Amino acid sequence: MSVSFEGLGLTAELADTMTRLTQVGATLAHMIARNGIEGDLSQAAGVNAGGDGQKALDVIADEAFMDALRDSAVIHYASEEQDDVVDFDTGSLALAIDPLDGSSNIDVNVSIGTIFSIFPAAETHEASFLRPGSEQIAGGYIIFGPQTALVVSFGNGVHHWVLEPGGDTWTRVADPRPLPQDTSEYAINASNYRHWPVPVRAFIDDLVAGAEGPRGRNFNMRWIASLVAETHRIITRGGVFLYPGDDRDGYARGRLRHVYECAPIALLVTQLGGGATDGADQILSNIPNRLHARTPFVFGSSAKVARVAAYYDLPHDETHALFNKRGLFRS
Ligand SMILES: O=P(O)(O)OC[C@H]1O[C@](O)(COP(=O)(O)O)[C@@H](O)[C@@H]1O
Ligand SMILES: [Mg+2]
Ligand SMILES: [Mg+2]
Repeated sequence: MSVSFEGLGLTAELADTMTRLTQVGATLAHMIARNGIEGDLSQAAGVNAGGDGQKALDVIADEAFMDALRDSAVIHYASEEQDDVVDFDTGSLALAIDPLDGSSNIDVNVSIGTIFSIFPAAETHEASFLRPGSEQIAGGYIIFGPQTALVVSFGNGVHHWVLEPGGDTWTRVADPRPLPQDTSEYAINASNYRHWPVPVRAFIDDLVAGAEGPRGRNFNMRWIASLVAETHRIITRGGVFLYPGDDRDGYARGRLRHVYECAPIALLVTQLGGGATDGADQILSNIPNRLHARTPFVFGSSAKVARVAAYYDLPHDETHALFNKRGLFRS
């Protein structure tokens, strides 16, 4: 196994924790590549803390990360797949993880990932995790796709490693470039259109109207249903992602979890000069009220994220008026 974090100013504890994450990442990458040859990683396996159905790989990944971190510098381990924080014996770090993101894509051979967030540990579970994401000392993801890659920020830029196919060597490649300020590509699950709040509908209507609409140009849409894959695309070529709250049962605050999904992605994107909000407020400044709290999430190219906030800022009757008077937000 080889990976190097040299030159990035990491403490020995953080470098060791990152090394363990990459070890599990390599193991999972090989397992995922063999899906179907030995067993079915997408088999139903139970229900997690958030009420989501778990797949076999959700549980395997959670157990693999937990085992690998048990005797590490991590003392508090919080996972999407566990109701409560798990305490290890000693350590100075608190780690929150979405062990397997994009579970609905396991069986269809589309990119999935692992998202992680690391804080200095505090006295209590609440103090370790219910805090602003700006206090993260590391946040990032491993993507399992045509390439397995690690993308992480330690608070000073964003760095990128690629796993040798079939091996366990991670090679550092060029850091991602700053996000383009504007973009012509957006990502949202449009099947929920009728459930969205008015500002989101107005924003998307204007994009869909394309060259004939108020924006006077065409936009492209992507929806992979893997937050990690969506983030990797946006980090690579720009774009804006929205998972707003909506009026379906249980979706008032959207679908994505603040602590182990949105905060680490927000760290990456803002380090690259992009924006990350809940529609209005900065994700990195918001404080979640519980470990599995959801949050509406808008991130990506800064001009687009600001534009979404501008739609939210309008008084309700004016947003409605936008449906008739599109000139207001012409770019
Ligand atoms: O199926 P939907 O509603 O489009 O939601 C897709 C979103 O849900 C997620 O799959 C949630 O993550 P998990 O797979 O870790 O539960 C995101 O990766 C993705 O952005
Ligand atoms: Mg997820
Ligand atoms: Mg998950």
